[in-house]
Amino acid sequence: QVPAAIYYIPNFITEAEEESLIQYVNSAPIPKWTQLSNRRLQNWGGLPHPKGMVPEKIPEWLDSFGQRIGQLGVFDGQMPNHVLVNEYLPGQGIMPHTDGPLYFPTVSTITLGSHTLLDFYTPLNDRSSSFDDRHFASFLLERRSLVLVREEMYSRMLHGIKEVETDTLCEKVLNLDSSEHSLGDTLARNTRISLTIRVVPKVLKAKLFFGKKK
Ligand SMILES: O=C(O)CCC(=O)C(=O)O
Ligand SMILES: [Fe+2]
Repeated sequence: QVPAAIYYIPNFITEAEEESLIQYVNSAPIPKWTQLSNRRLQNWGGLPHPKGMVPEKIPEWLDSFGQRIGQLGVFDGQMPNHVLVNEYLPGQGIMPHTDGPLYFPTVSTITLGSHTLLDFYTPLNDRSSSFDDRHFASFLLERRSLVLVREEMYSRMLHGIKEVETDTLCEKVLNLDSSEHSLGDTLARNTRISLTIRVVPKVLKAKLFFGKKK
């Protein structure tokens, strides 16, 4: 029902894996978090840059999930080298945007702790400028699920998460059949952590280590 392509896989990870991932995310040192106005985030793997990313090692607790997804072949055989961890409290979200050209045009996202609705918008055109008019589809991301956003849905359409505390499932939510919920349900949000796992194709040499190795 939408342009290519969205894949939604419920229960991609187990409850034990979810719990362990949440604990690792929450035990990162405070300076690892960047506080934005409506979410906070951890950046792993290096800072993507037009001239190339200086790669940094992704810790094993996180990288193992990236490897699992990469081995499915979703990045054309490449292994992911970048993860953004986002944390949203109920009422927080992210403005409609595209992820831009620094990434391979597939993003994979594991959802922890709470569901959310990921909303999609057509690009700005002459007929309409309001986000309400441009909102053409949503996907219910349940905890422990994996979602892949690729091709036109990645490159041309915008995605965002509304800043609300509850979600009522309407006709725009296109994956209710593969979820545990039904049309008309109202779901209260909890704290959600998303792992957005990507490939940054342009990479520079790893950071050199100066000084004595212990
Ligand atoms: O939290 C999410 O699922 C979406 C995050 C997102 O769009 C981004 O980090 O670019
Ligand atoms: Fe995004």
